[in-house]
Amino acid sequence: MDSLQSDTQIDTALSSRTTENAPLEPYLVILSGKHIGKQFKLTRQKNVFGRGHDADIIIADPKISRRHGAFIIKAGVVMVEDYGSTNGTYIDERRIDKEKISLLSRIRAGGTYMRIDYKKPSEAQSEQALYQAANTDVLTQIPNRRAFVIRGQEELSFCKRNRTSLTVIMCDVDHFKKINDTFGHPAGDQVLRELAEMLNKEMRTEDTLARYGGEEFIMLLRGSSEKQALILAERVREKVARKAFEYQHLRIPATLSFGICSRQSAYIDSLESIIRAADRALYQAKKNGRNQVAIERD
Ligand SMILES: Nc1nc2c(ncn2[C@@H]2O[C@H](COP(=O)(O)OP(=O)(O)OP(=O)(O)O)[C@@H](O)[C@H]2O)c(=O)[nH]1
Repeated sequence: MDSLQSDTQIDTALSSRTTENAPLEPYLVILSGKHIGKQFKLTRQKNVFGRGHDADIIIADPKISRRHGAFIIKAGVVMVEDYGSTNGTYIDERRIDKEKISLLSRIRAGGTYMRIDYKKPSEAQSEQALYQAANTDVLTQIPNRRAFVIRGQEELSFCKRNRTSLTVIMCDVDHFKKINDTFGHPAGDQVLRELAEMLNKEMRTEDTLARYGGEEFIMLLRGSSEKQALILAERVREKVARKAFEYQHLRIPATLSFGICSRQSAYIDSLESIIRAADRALYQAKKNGRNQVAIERD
Protein backbone atom coordinates (compact mmCIF):
# COMPACT_ATOMS: atom_id res chain seq x y z
CA MET A 1 0.00 0.00 0.00
CA ASP A 2 1.44 3.41 -0.90
CA SER A 3 1.65 6.29 1.54
CA LEU A 4 -0.97 8.37 -0.32
CA GLN A 5 -3.49 5.61 0.20
CA SER A 6 -2.63 5.24 3.87
CA ASP A 7 -2.86 9.04 4.39
CA THR A 8 -6.29 9.03 2.80
CA GLN A 9 -7.37 6.15 5.02
CA ILE A 10 -6.27 7.97 8.15
CA ASP A 11 -7.97 11.20 7.01
CA THR A 12 -11.17 9.33 6.27
CA ALA A 13 -11.08 7.57 9.63
CA LEU A 14 -10.41 10.83 11.40
CA SER A 15 -13.16 12.80 9.66
CA SER A 16 -15.81 10.08 9.78
CA ARG A 17 -15.25 9.37 13.46
CA THR A 18 -14.59 12.85 14.86
CA THR A 19 -17.48 14.27 16.81
CA GLU A 20 -17.76 17.74 18.35
CA ASN A 21 -15.02 18.60 20.87
CA ALA A 22 -13.75 15.04 20.92
CA PRO A 23 -10.53 14.75 18.99
CA LEU A 24 -9.47 11.26 17.99
CA GLU A 25 -6.23 10.05 19.53
CA PRO A 26 -3.85 7.40 18.19
CA TYR A 27 -3.84 4.09 20.08
CA LEU A 28 -1.68 1.02 19.83
CA VAL A 29 -3.93 -2.05 19.97
CA ILE A 30 -2.39 -5.40 20.92
CA LEU A 31 -3.78 -8.24 18.80
CA SER A 32 -2.07 -11.30 20.27
CA GLY A 33 -0.23 -12.78 23.22
CA LYS A 34 -0.71 -12.14 26.92
CA HIS A 35 -1.77 -8.50 26.44
CA ILE A 36 -4.34 -9.31 23.75
CA GLY A 37 -7.03 -6.59 23.55
CA LYS A 38 -5.00 -4.04 25.50
CA GLN A 39 -4.84 -0.52 24.12
CA PHE A 40 -2.06 1.98 24.74
CA LYS A 41 -2.70 5.63 24.06
CA LEU A 42 0.24 7.10 22.17
CA THR A 43 0.63 10.18 24.30
CA ARG A 44 4.15 11.27 23.39
CA GLN A 45 5.86 12.26 20.22
CA LYS A 46 8.10 9.24 20.72
CA ASN A 47 6.60 6.20 22.50
CA VAL A 48 9.30 3.62 23.15
CA PHE A 49 8.11 0.02 23.28
CA GLY A 50 9.95 -3.03 24.59
CA ARG A 51 9.98 -5.56 27.39
CA GLY A 52 12.26 -3.41 29.61
CA HIS A 53 10.81 -1.53 32.55
CA ASP A 54 11.98 1.81 31.19
CA ALA A 55 9.91 1.46 27.99
CA ASP A 56 6.79 3.66 27.69
CA ILE A 57 4.87 0.66 26.43
CA ILE A 58 5.95 -2.52 28.20
CA ILE A 59 5.17 -5.74 26.34
CA ALA A 60 6.02 -8.97 28.17
CA ASP A 61 7.23 -10.91 25.16
CA PRO A 62 10.66 -12.58 25.52
CA LYS A 63 11.25 -12.20 21.77
CA ILE A 64 10.94 -8.41 22.05
CA SER A 65 14.12 -6.50 22.98
CA ARG A 66 14.23 -4.36 26.12
CA ARG A 67 14.04 -1.16 24.05
CA HIS A 68 12.79 -2.66 20.82
CA GLY A 69 11.62 0.44 18.95
CA ALA A 70 9.30 3.42 19.06
CA PHE A 71 6.01 4.69 17.74
CA ILE A 72 6.57 8.23 16.55
CA ILE A 73 3.82 10.75 15.98
CA LYS A 74 4.56 13.48 13.50
CA ALA A 75 1.95 15.78 11.98
CA GLY A 76 -0.87 13.37 12.87
CA VAL A 77 0.87 10.42 11.23
CA VAL A 78 2.15 7.42 13.20
CA MET A 79 5.47 5.83 12.27
CA VAL A 80 7.24 2.86 13.77
CA GLU A 81 11.00 2.74 14.14
CA ASP A 82 13.09 -0.31 15.02
CA TYR A 83 15.97 0.37 17.43
CA GLY A 84 18.22 -2.34 15.97
CA SER A 85 16.32 -5.04 17.86
CA THR A 86 17.48 -8.66 17.74
CA ASN A 87 14.32 -10.04 16.14
CA GLY A 88 13.27 -7.00 14.13
CA THR A 89 10.04 -5.08 13.61
CA TYR A 90 7.68 -6.01 10.79
CA ILE A 91 4.82 -4.33 8.95
CA ASP A 92 2.62 -6.90 7.22
CA GLU A 93 5.48 -9.41 7.66
CA ARG A 94 8.03 -7.15 5.93
CA ARG A 95 11.01 -6.18 8.10
CA ILE A 96 11.35 -2.42 8.42
CA ASP A 97 13.73 0.15 9.92
CA LYS A 98 11.39 3.13 10.08
CA GLU A 99 8.11 3.43 8.28
CA LYS A 100 4.71 5.09 8.27
CA ILE A 101 1.90 2.84 9.51
CA SER A 102 -1.41 2.63 7.67
CA LEU A 103 -4.67 1.81 9.43
CA LEU A 104 -4.91 -1.64 7.90
CA SER A 105 -1.33 -2.62 8.65
CA ARG A 106 -0.38 -5.27 11.14
CA ILE A 107 2.80 -4.57 13.02
CA ARG A 108 4.75 -7.44 14.56
CA ALA A 109 7.57 -7.41 17.09
CA GLY A 110 8.69 -10.81 18.43
CA GLY A 111 5.54 -12.90 18.69
CA THR A 112 3.24 -9.93 19.31
CA TYR A 113 0.91 -8.50 16.66
CA MET A 114 -0.33 -4.91 16.93
CA ARG A 115 -2.17 -2.28 14.95
CA ILE A 116 -2.80 1.45 15.17
CA ASP A 117 -6.27 2.88 15.54
CA TYR A 118 -7.66 6.35 16.16
CA LYS A 119 -10.35 6.81 18.77
CA LYS A 120 -11.73 8.96 21.56
CA PRO A 121 -10.41 7.98 25.02
CA SER A 122 -13.93 7.13 26.23
CA GLU A 123 -14.41 4.97 23.13
CA ALA A 124 -11.11 3.17 23.81
CA GLN A 125 -12.12 2.49 27.41
CA SER A 126 -15.52 1.05 26.58
CA GLU A 127 -14.06 -0.95 23.68
CA GLN A 128 -11.48 -2.47 25.97
CA ALA A 129 -14.15 -3.34 28.53
CA LEU A 130 -16.31 -4.91 25.81
CA TYR A 131 -13.34 -6.81 24.42
CA GLN A 132 -12.52 -8.12 27.91
CA ALA A 133 -16.10 -9.21 28.47
CA ALA A 134 -16.37 -11.00 25.13
CA ASN A 135 -13.04 -12.77 25.33
CA THR A 136 -12.35 -13.46 28.99
CA ASP A 137 -13.80 -16.18 31.16
CA VAL A 138 -15.37 -14.48 34.17
CA LEU A 139 -14.48 -17.14 36.73
CA THR A 140 -10.82 -17.70 35.88
CA GLN A 141 -9.95 -14.45 34.07
CA ILE A 142 -8.17 -16.33 31.29
CA PRO A 143 -9.29 -16.26 27.61
CA ASN A 144 -12.53 -18.07 26.86
CA ARG A 145 -13.27 -20.53 24.07
CA ARG A 146 -14.21 -17.79 21.60
CA ALA A 147 -10.91 -15.96 22.16
CA PHE A 148 -9.05 -19.26 21.82
CA VAL A 149 -10.56 -20.02 18.42
CA ILE A 150 -9.70 -16.55 17.06
CA ARG A 151 -6.17 -16.75 18.45
CA GLY A 152 -5.82 -20.34 17.26
CA GLN A 153 -6.58 -19.37 13.66
CA GLU A 154 -3.85 -16.73 13.83
CA GLU A 155 -1.42 -19.25 15.28
CA LEU A 156 -2.25 -21.75 12.57
CA SER A 157 -1.49 -19.10 9.92
CA PHE A 158 1.80 -18.30 11.68
CA CYS A 159 2.65 -22.00 11.81
CA LYS A 160 1.90 -22.53 8.09
CA ARG A 161 3.81 -19.40 7.07
CA ASN A 162 6.88 -20.34 9.10
CA ARG A 163 6.55 -24.10 8.54
CA THR A 164 6.77 -24.80 12.26
CA SER A 165 4.78 -27.14 14.45
CA LEU A 166 1.68 -26.49 16.50
CA THR A 167 0.74 -28.34 19.66
CA VAL A 168 -2.62 -28.54 21.40
CA ILE A 169 -2.86 -29.80 24.96
CA MET A 170 -6.31 -30.36 26.39
CA CYS A 171 -6.71 -30.97 30.07
CA ASP A 172 -9.70 -31.85 32.17
CA VAL A 173 -10.22 -32.12 35.93
CA ASP A 174 -10.85 -35.72 36.95
CA HIS A 175 -14.18 -36.51 38.60
CA PHE A 176 -14.96 -32.85 38.96
CA LYS A 177 -18.62 -33.58 39.58
CA LYS A 178 -17.53 -35.45 42.71
CA ILE A 179 -15.47 -32.45 43.86
CA ASN A 180 -18.56 -30.25 43.53
CA ASP A 181 -20.76 -32.80 45.23
CA THR A 182 -18.33 -33.37 48.11
CA PHE A 183 -17.03 -29.86 48.80
CA GLY A 184 -19.66 -27.62 47.20
CA HIS A 185 -19.84 -25.63 43.98
CA PRO A 186 -17.92 -22.57 45.33
CA ALA A 187 -15.05 -24.90 46.30
CA GLY A 188 -15.13 -26.32 42.77
CA ASP A 189 -14.94 -22.76 41.45
CA GLN A 190 -11.87 -22.10 43.60
CA VAL A 191 -10.16 -25.21 42.21
CA LEU A 192 -10.81 -23.97 38.66
CA ARG A 193 -9.45 -20.50 39.48
CA GLU A 194 -6.26 -21.88 40.99
CA LEU A 195 -5.76 -24.35 38.16
CA ALA A 196 -6.05 -21.52 35.62
CA GLU A 197 -3.40 -19.60 37.54
CA MET A 198 -1.06 -22.62 37.71
CA LEU A 199 -1.43 -23.34 34.00
CA ASN A 200 -1.01 -19.68 33.09
CA LYS A 201 2.37 -19.59 34.86
CA GLU A 202 3.60 -22.38 32.58
CA MET A 203 2.74 -20.50 29.37
CA ARG A 204 5.25 -18.55 27.29
CA THR A 205 4.09 -15.25 25.76
CA GLU A 206 3.55 -16.84 22.37
CA ASP A 207 1.44 -19.67 23.85
CA THR A 208 -2.28 -19.47 24.53
CA LEU A 209 -4.26 -20.86 27.44
CA ALA A 210 -8.04 -20.79 27.57
CA ARG A 211 -10.94 -22.24 29.51
CA TYR A 212 -12.48 -24.43 26.85
CA GLY A 213 -15.46 -25.76 28.74
CA GLY A 214 -16.72 -26.25 32.31
CA GLU A 215 -13.74 -28.09 33.80
CA GLU A 216 -11.67 -28.26 30.65
CA PHE A 217 -8.65 -26.13 29.71
CA ILE A 218 -6.84 -25.92 26.39
CA MET A 219 -3.29 -24.85 25.56
CA LEU A 220 -1.80 -23.96 22.22
CA LEU A 221 1.98 -24.05 22.02
CA ARG A 222 3.81 -22.45 19.14
CA GLY A 223 6.71 -24.45 17.72
CA SER A 224 6.92 -26.93 20.61
CA SER A 225 7.75 -30.56 20.00
CA GLU A 226 5.65 -33.44 21.26
CA LYS A 227 8.40 -34.19 23.78
CA GLN A 228 8.40 -30.63 25.16
CA ALA A 229 4.61 -30.70 25.43
CA LEU A 230 4.77 -34.03 27.26
CA ILE A 231 7.33 -32.64 29.73
CA LEU A 232 5.11 -29.60 30.35
CA ALA A 233 1.95 -31.66 30.82
CA GLU A 234 3.70 -34.15 33.14
CA ARG A 235 5.13 -31.31 35.22
CA VAL A 236 1.69 -29.72 35.69
CA ARG A 237 0.02 -33.08 36.28
CA GLU A 238 2.48 -33.89 39.08
CA LYS A 239 2.19 -30.42 40.66
CA VAL A 240 -1.59 -30.63 40.73
CA ALA A 241 -1.62 -34.19 42.08
CA ARG A 242 0.71 -33.15 44.93
CA LYS A 243 -1.24 -29.99 45.77
CA ALA A 244 -4.17 -29.66 48.14
CA PHE A 245 -6.45 -26.89 46.94
CA GLU A 246 -7.92 -24.87 49.77
CA TYR A 247 -11.33 -23.34 50.24
CA GLN A 248 -12.56 -22.08 53.60
CA HIS A 249 -10.35 -24.51 55.56
CA LEU A 250 -11.34 -27.38 53.30
CA ARG A 251 -8.46 -29.23 51.65
CA ILE A 252 -9.48 -30.44 48.23
CA PRO A 253 -7.47 -33.01 46.28
CA ALA A 254 -7.69 -32.88 42.49
CA THR A 255 -6.01 -34.52 39.52
CA LEU A 256 -5.86 -33.70 35.82
CA SER A 257 -5.90 -35.79 32.66
CA PHE A 258 -4.18 -34.52 29.52
CA GLY A 259 -4.43 -35.14 25.79
CA ILE A 260 -1.69 -33.92 23.47
CA CYS A 261 -1.50 -33.55 19.72
CA SER A 262 1.62 -32.05 18.14
CA ARG A 263 1.90 -31.70 14.37
CA GLN A 264 4.14 -30.13 11.74
CA SER A 265 2.37 -27.47 9.65
CA ALA A 266 2.09 -29.71 6.56
CA TYR A 267 0.06 -32.23 8.57
CA ILE A 268 -2.49 -29.83 9.99
CA ASP A 269 -5.72 -29.56 7.97
CA SER A 270 -7.49 -27.17 10.30
CA LEU A 271 -7.52 -25.92 13.86
CA GLU A 272 -10.57 -28.10 14.56
CA SER A 273 -8.76 -31.24 13.41
CA ILE A 274 -5.82 -30.77 15.77
CA ILE A 275 -8.18 -29.92 18.66
CA ARG A 276 -10.23 -33.04 17.92
CA ALA A 277 -7.06 -35.13 17.91
CA ALA A 278 -5.98 -33.74 21.31
CA ASP A 279 -9.49 -34.43 22.58
CA ARG A 280 -9.25 -38.07 21.43
CA ALA A 281 -6.01 -38.39 23.40
CA LEU A 282 -7.69 -36.84 26.44
CA TYR A 283 -10.48 -39.41 26.16
CA GLN A 284 -7.82 -42.12 26.09
CA ALA A 285 -6.13 -40.69 29.22
CA LYS A 286 -9.50 -40.79 31.01
CA LYS A 287 -10.19 -44.30 29.81
CA ASN A 288 -6.75 -45.51 30.93
CA GLY A 289 -7.46 -44.45 34.51
CA ARG A 290 -7.14 -40.61 34.67
CA ASN A 291 -4.33 -38.53 36.28
CA GLN A 292 -2.19 -39.16 33.21
CA VAL A 293 -1.07 -37.81 29.85
CA ALA A 294 -1.92 -39.41 26.50
CA ILE A 295 -0.61 -38.53 23.06
CA GLU A 296 -2.46 -38.69 19.74
CA ARG A 297 -0.11 -39.59 16.90
CA ASP A 298 -2.39 -40.30 13.89
N1 LIG B 1 -17.90 -25.54 40.38
C1 LIG B 1 -18.07 -25.53 39.07
N2 LIG B 1 -18.44 -26.68 38.44
C2 LIG B 1 -18.59 -26.66 37.12
C3 LIG B 1 -18.39 -25.49 36.35
N3 LIG B 1 -18.61 -25.81 35.04
C4 LIG B 1 -18.94 -27.11 35.00
N4 LIG B 1 -18.92 -27.64 36.24
C5 LIG B 1 -19.24 -29.02 36.65
O1 LIG B 1 -18.27 -29.92 36.18
C6 LIG B 1 -18.82 -31.25 36.22
C7 LIG B 1 -18.30 -32.06 35.07
O2 LIG B 1 -18.73 -33.35 35.27
P1 LIG B 1 -18.55 -34.53 34.21
O3 LIG B 1 -18.60 -33.97 32.82
O4 LIG B 1 -19.50 -35.60 34.58
O5 LIG B 1 -17.09 -35.02 34.39
P2 LIG B 1 -16.23 -35.39 35.66
O6 LIG B 1 -17.07 -35.58 36.89
O7 LIG B 1 -15.14 -34.36 35.79
O8 LIG B 1 -15.63 -36.78 35.30
P3 LIG B 1 -14.43 -37.13 34.28
O9 LIG B 1 -14.20 -35.92 33.40
O10 LIG B 1 -14.92 -38.29 33.51
O11 LIG B 1 -13.24 -37.44 35.10
C8 LIG B 1 -20.34 -31.08 36.22
O12 LIG B 1 -20.85 -31.51 37.44
C9 LIG B 1 -20.53 -29.56 36.07
O13 LIG B 1 -21.64 -29.09 36.82
C10 LIG B 1 -18.02 -24.29 37.05
O14 LIG B 1 -17.83 -23.22 36.47
N5 LIG B 1 -17.88 -24.38 38.39
